[in-house]
Amino acid sequence: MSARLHEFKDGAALAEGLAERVSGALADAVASRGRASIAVSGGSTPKAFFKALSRRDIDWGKVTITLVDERFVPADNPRSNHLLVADNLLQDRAKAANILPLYRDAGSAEEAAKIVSADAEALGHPFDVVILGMGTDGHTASFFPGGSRLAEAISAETPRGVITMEAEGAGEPRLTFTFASLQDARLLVLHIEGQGKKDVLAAAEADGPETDMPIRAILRRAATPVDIYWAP
Ligand SMILES: O=C1O[C@H](COP(=O)(O)O)[C@@H](O)[C@H](O)[C@H]1O
Repeated sequence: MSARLHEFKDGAALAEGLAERVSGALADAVASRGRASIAVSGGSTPKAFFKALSRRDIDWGKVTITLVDERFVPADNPRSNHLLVADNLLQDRAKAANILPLYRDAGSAEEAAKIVSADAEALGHPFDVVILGMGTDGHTASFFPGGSRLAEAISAETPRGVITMEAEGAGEPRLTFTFASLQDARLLVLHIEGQGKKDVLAAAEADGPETDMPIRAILRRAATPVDIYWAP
């Protein structure tokens, strides 16, 4: 599936451009279906975009925000993706949004995954918006090279929902939405910044196994063409 590249002069311009696009998609979803859903990534890249999006004037009370993936850590842990979203996106006008957390105090990551998968059904599908990031190892969501359940996570046969993942270099056990849940979002964005990530993207666009660079599963097989947002 072909991807479209949107280039910006810097991260600030990208944050505003992406916030404009995403807020438009969320507003359209609310106008057509009365509600909207968005799954966002964690990591270091999305902070400025989250702040820009939080200021947009849309009907946030009808929007549910969830995470593409999460570490199995409580929301007050500095490594929590939920904490990043709470501090940067659930602010300003977006304070009125609903949040569906992936972490649950459920005794195990497996148990948390079952609970979240059931809760996520209530959002309906597909997601209106999915914002993916990408690590320099070619991972996206928690689809890590060498991940304990990578084949299952990126298989088109694996149902929608959240599964667990462990991988060297991932730190804590992870929770991640499956490929099936993410690939058909009405708006599917890959947000990357810096020349290093652009080089990784070029490598991912070349031939090679998806298991070496799991972002390939999205670039090659997503039902929705990927919009790539990049700034130096
Ligand atoms: O582990 C993760 O990393 C990726 C990329 O993060 P970045 O710091 O390089 O922007 C992120 O997309 C994913 O959600 C996160 O859990």
